[in-house]
Amino acid sequence: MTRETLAVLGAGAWGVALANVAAQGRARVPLWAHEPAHAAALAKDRENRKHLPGLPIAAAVAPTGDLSCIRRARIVLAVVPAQALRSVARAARAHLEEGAAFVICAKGIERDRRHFLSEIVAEELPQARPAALSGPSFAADVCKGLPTAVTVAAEEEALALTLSEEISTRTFRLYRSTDLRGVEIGGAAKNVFAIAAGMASGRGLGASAQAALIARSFAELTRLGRALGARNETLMGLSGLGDLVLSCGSAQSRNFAFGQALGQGAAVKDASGGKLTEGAFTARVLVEMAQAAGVEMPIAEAVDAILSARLSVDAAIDALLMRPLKAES
Ligand SMILES: NC(=O)c1ccc[n+]([C@@H]2O[C@H](COP(=O)([O-])OP(=O)(O)OC[C@H]3O[C@@H](n4cnc5c(N)ncnc54)[C@H](O)[C@@H]3O)[C@@H](O)[C@H]2O)c1
Ligand SMILES: O=P(O)(O)OC[C@H](O)CO
Repeated sequence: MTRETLAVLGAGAWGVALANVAAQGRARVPLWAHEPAHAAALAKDRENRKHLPGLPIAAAVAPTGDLSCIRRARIVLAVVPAQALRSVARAARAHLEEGAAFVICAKGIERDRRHFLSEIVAEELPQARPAALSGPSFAADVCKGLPTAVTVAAEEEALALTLSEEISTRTFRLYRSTDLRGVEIGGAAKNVFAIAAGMASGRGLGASAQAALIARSFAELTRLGRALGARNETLMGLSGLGDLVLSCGSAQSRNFAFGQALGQGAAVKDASGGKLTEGAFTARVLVEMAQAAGVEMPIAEAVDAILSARLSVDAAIDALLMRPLKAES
């Protein structure tokens, strides 16, 4: 079977992992990096030394600094940080083919304009068919060929089906959905809750508290998701509960590790160690969206308050423990 032409925008850990997946069954997969020097280093080293040391880039992957590499692609995977998506989509507009699938693989919400990433695509790339790929998946696991399952969502059912067939491999399995908004909400929110789980771990609150935090985070995610039109099966699925469990339970998650460092006393400005922590960009906008929808999200609010220096980690824990007792919901 000949696979559809595919290109990847963004050459960090996740971009490289997805390009490697897409290279299975394709002769050439362009991989765009926004810094030409980074593209040149990837082409020379055949690995992303900073983000995925020791994990090779597949032979069919062609790193480039030229955005016109997407010209003939019927599928474009957008794997840049969430806050960079608008500028990259705007620059891609002149090159993207009419009717090409534009698959959002970042997890976040646009902070300045309070837009979901699919709304950015609709505004900046009117010729695109938008989709999102999200779920429990660490780039290094995917590069090692370890089994992974994620969701691919598009409002057009036929597109979701095509993408699941075009991107899946034996070890990277895509389940399809038409609940694009539900998938986006899960991916964005889990990063904020992973920071909270990391803080609890860093503060040494114990395994019982960790489990309680995940369950109550899921309650918050479900409340917000339902208010914004997400479906129950999406929130319960790979991109919701699945990714929440992964990211709240492993220091391999950069968001969890960031929270852990905060819990151990690191300053907000130092805690990420220079790594991308999408939850730090999402916390405020998530809380604003929840407030606008009349949804209570005390854990997300606590994370936002800590990151904005309005509360210390200990004061936030006290505030959560002092909340009035209520029925479980
Ligand atoms: N790493 C994972 O395991 C993983 C898994 C699933 C989803 N994601 C999501 O994928 C997205 C990218 O994460 P990552 O892990 O590849 O991050 P990363 O830090 O490894 O790489 C980010 C890349 O984006 C590039 N970049 C930075 N600013 C840019 C800009 N303005 N325009 C274009 N490119 C820019 C950087 O040069 C870097 O190559 C995030 O939203 C993340 O949540 C990551
Ligand atoms: O390292 P994180 O916290 O960005 O998480 C990576 C993936 O989103 C996990 O599914």
